[in-house]
Amino acid sequence: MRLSILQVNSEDLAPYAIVCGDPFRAEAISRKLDNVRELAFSREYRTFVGESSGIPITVVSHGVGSPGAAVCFEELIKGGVKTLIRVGTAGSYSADVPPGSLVVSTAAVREEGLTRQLVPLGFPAVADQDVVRALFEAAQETDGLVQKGITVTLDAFFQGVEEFPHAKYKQAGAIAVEMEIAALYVIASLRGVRAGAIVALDGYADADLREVYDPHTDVVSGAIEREIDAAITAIRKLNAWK
Ligand SMILES: O=P(O)(O)O[C@H]1O[C@H](CO)[C@@H](O)[C@H]1O
Ligand SMILES: O=c1cc[nH]c(=O)[nH]1
Repeated sequence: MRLSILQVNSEDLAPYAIVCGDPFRAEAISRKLDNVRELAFSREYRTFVGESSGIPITVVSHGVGSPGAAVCFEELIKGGVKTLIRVGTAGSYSADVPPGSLVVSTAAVREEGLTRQLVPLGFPAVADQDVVRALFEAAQETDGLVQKGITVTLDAFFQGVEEFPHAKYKQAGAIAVEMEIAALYVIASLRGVRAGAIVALDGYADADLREVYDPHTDVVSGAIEREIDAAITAIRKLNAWK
C-alpha cells in the first residue's frame, strides 16, 4: 500500500518506529542502524529503514507541532507500525532536571488543539507501560540524569500576550513541555498500538524562548545522543520481552 503523505510503501516499513521532529535527527538516528535505506523525504517527513541487532526499525521525522505529527503517526499505523517511540526535545519545569537531562514521558497533558478534535478531553494521553519501562531502563544504562513522569504538550512555542500554563502544571507535578507527545499517545490508544516518548531537555520552559532558545549546545547534543541510544536499546528490550 502506498502511503500518500509519507510517500513510502507500507511493505517497506518495520513494526518498530522511532519518530522525531527534526529530519536531520532522523538521519542521525538512522546512522546508528545497520543496512540503512532512505525511503523518502516528503514535506517534513523523512523516512529511513534499517536494523539493530537484526531487528528492523523505521525512523521518520514528523516536523514541529501536533497536527503535522499526527498525519505521520496515522500513516505509520495504517502502514503496519505497531510500536512508536518519540525521541524529542523539551523544556524543563524544574532545576531538579536541568538541560541535558532525559525525561521518559509516562503521560501527557492535552494542552494542544488537535486531540480534542478526535476524542473528548476526558480521554487520557497515556504511554504504553512496557514502552515506558523499556525506555526508562535503557536511559538509565546511559550516563547522565534521567527521570520519568508527566509531560505537557502545547501548540504554542513562543509566547504571545496570553500566559502559558506552565506554573499550574509544574505545581501539579509535570516535569517538561514539548509539542507532540499527547497527539502520539491519543492516536496510539485510538488505533490500538503502543507508544512511548523520551525527550532531551534543552532549557527551561519558563524562559523567554525568543531570547534564549538554543537546542544546539554540546550539553543538548550529548543528551540527544543518549536518548537515541536509549530508544534503540528499548526496542531491543521490547523485542526480547515479546
Ligand atoms: O526536537 P523535536 O522532536 O522537534 O521536539 C521539540 O522541538 C520542537 C520545537 O523546537 C517541537 O517539535 C518540540 O516538540
Ligand atoms: O516545545 C519545546 C521544545 C523544546 N524546548 C522547549 O522549551 N519547548
